[in-house]
Order: sequence, then C-alpha cells, then structure tokens
Amino acid sequence: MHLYGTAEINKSGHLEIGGKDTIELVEKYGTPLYVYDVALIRKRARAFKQTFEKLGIKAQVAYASKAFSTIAMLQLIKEEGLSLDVVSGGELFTALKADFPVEKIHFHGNNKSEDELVMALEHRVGCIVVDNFHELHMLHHLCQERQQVVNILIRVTPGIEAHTHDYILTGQEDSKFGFDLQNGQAETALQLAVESKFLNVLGLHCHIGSQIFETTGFILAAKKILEKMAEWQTSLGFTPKVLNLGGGFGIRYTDEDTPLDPAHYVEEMIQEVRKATTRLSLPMPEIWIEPGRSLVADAGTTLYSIGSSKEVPNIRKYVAVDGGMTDNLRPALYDAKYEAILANRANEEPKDLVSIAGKCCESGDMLIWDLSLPDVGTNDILAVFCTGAYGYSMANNYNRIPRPPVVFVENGHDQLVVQRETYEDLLRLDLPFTEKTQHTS
Ligand SMILES: Cc1ncc(COP(=O)(O)O)c(C=O)c1O
Ligand SMILES: N[C@@H](CCCC[NH3+])C(=O)O
Repeated sequence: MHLYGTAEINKSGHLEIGGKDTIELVEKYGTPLYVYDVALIRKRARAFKQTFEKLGIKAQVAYASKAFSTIAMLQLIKEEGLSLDVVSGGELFTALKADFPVEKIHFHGNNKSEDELVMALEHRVGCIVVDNFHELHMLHHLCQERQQVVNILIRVTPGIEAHTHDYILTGQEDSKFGFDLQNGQAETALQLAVESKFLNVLGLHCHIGSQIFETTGFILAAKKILEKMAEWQTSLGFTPKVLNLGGGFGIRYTDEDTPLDPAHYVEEMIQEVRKATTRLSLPMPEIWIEPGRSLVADAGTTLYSIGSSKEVPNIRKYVAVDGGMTDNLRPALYDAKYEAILANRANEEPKDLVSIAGKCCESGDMLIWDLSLPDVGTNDILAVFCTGAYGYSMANNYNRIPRPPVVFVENGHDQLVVQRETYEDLLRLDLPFTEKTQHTS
C-alpha cells in the first residue's frame, strides 16, 4: 500500500489524512467525498518555488487551475505565493472571486471569445497567452479600441511527441494548440505582435503534454525554442524575456508510474536552458512553469460507500460504489489507473480480487479493474487515491447525479470548501416547457 503526504493508518485501522480519521469525515459529510491534504499541496508548491530560488533563477510558478479550481484552492495557492493559469472566463471569474492578485494571472485558451478577452483586459490580468492568429488580431483590435497595452506570451508548438496518452499530448505539430515553430507561423505571429504597439510581448510559451515522467521532452522543446529565439534575434531584432515551459510533470498513480521529483524536472530544465543560452549568445530568460496535476493530484482522495456487488462466476466480481465517472472521468476517458484501499479496514489483508464499478448507466463506468481488497461488503468505505487533479474539475452530472463535496484537512482540522450538490441545484437552470413555446416555435 502506498500512502501519500500525511496519510497514515490509525489505531482503529482507519485511513487518516491531515490528522483526520476519514471514517469520521464520512460520518460528518457523507459519501462520495473528495478530501484534500492541504499540507501536501503546500509541500509541492514550496518544492517548485524553492528549487528556482536555490538556482537563483527569476521564475514564476503558475498553478494550472484547470486541475482543480475552487475559491478555497485558489486562496491556498495565493497564500503560497504562486501565480495562476486560467483557461476560461469561468476559471478567471473563480480567481477574481478568490481575490487572486490579477497581475499574477495568466490567461490561456485556444478559442478565447471576445467577451473573455474583454474580461481579461478589464481586470488587467498579468498576461494573455496568445494561441492563434484569430486571437492575435482580435486582441490587437480590442486593445486599440480601449487604448490599452497588454502583456502577452506567444504559445508555440515545438513539434515534440512527449510520451503520454494521445489525448493529453499538446506539443506535437498536429495539435489544435499554438503556433507551429517549424513552419514559420510562430515567427509571423511574433512579428505581428512585436509590431503592435498594444501588445507587449513578454515571451514564448509551450506545453508539451501531461503526466510526463522524463525531462527529455521539456529539454528538447526548450532547445528548439531557444534556437528559434537566436534566429529571431537577428531576423526580428527582438529577444523575448520569458520562456514558459508549461506543465505536465507526472505523478505516481500506481506502481507503473515513475515520476521524478519536482525539483529534478526544474533543475534539469534550467541546466539545459543555461547551456543553450550560453551556446546561442542569448540572455538567460525568466523561466515560467505551469504545473497542475503535480501540485494537487496526490493530495486528493475520494471516499465512496460500497453498495451492490455482482459475481460473474469464473470471470470477476463487480463491486459498485456510490460515485464513478461523474466524479472521476479519467478511467473512462483515458483508461487511467488508480489504487484504492478500504478506509475502514485499512490493516486487513487483501483476500478478494474485485473490479470497482461506478453507478452510472454505462458499461464503461468502471473506476478500477482487478483491485485486491479484504472481503469487501456493503457499507465498507473505499478510498481511491490521487484523485486531486482533474477529478472534481471534470466532474459532471451524467444521470443527474449531484457532484460530491470537497473537504480540506490539515493538522487535525477539516473544512468544507465545496458543498454537496443537491437535486435542487441540478434543476437550478431548468425552465418549464410552456404552451407559448410550443405555439411560437
Ligand atoms: C497550457 C497548459 N499548461 C499547463 C497544464 C497543466 O498540465 P499538468 O496538469 O499536467 O501539469 C496544461 C494541461 O495539460 C496545459 O494545457
Ligand atoms: N485532463 C487531463 C489532463 C489535462 C490536459 C490539459 N491540457 C487528465 O486528466 O489527465
């Protein structure tokens, strides 16, 4: 059994996180329930920041809030002094409600609407990461109308095939994101941006993918971009000050995963950037990164109640929980693997090989295939580890299932930071079908 952060098994044989007995949390808040180990989030945030500080590098560590965006989470990130990456008006709105310092917000997205750009300009976000020509023109015109100058990064696709699931690859040539580095699009975009007196180009951005376990991809991407920067120093007479190498640092979900230490990713990247800038006679840029998963994934645990089970003789035993693809879409979407234990009988030896099913009307709604557990029965509590990133943030209401609440735990204290959705909440936006609608349509 691999325990993360402050998790331990207490004297009652219960899983404890942040000094709180998870079975007591279940009694208080019900299931399904997301529990976040705040101390572990702080530890990860500090590890990234301190590595840059130790290396004496000017840097920004921006939390990619798509991984888990709620007011409390962003307040925690603010407390830890990180910057913030948002990718939509909704994420920006959450950041504003969390009173996040606007100058530390970076606004991403491959199809930002005019309204979203205006929102970003009105609130004077720290920078906008421009993704395509449509956005570049729109942003220039909006700034011209408003007579406002905005800081931007240009997002480039360096043509790197990182080793990860196809759906979470983003730095390859055939991608919906960014300006291609090889075919001249990135240079054209940079030239247009530099010529605009309303766009202040801070630098370049790339993100090669997610859940990456090696530094090769990041290093290759950085080298390719720096080589182009050296060319552009001559052709455009412009040298960006910032190099944003994105997020994507992998974490351990199961034994199969072999992530590096956060510090390791950063140290190797910096070493290579230093070498390349010296070789290419470029000034050392400010390095920005955007970790999402690696800051929050292993700090999150989902607690479920076990309900029904079904034995298929000589094949398998299905054990169903009171959640599933509605609170964790990743197994269905990416075939993602998770580990889990019985939170109420954490010391007991595994006896059963079972497969954990969700409660949605969908055969693909399986959370874990072939998991070893003690002889599991109704009302046992299953704790699925590492659900802190892209769990709550990709949760949905399929089958009209309300989303679970979120609890933060730290030093023996628990705090509800997102309430459980109710059936009433689900109907909040529904309007009745009226006779008038029928006649006029
Ligand atoms: C542009 C960008 N930055 C940062 C991230 C965060 O990635 P991760 O959660 O893998 O660190 C993503 C998601 O993959 C992304 O698309
Ligand atoms: N949602 C993905 C990763 C995010 C991709 C963002 N560019 C996952 O759960 O792994």
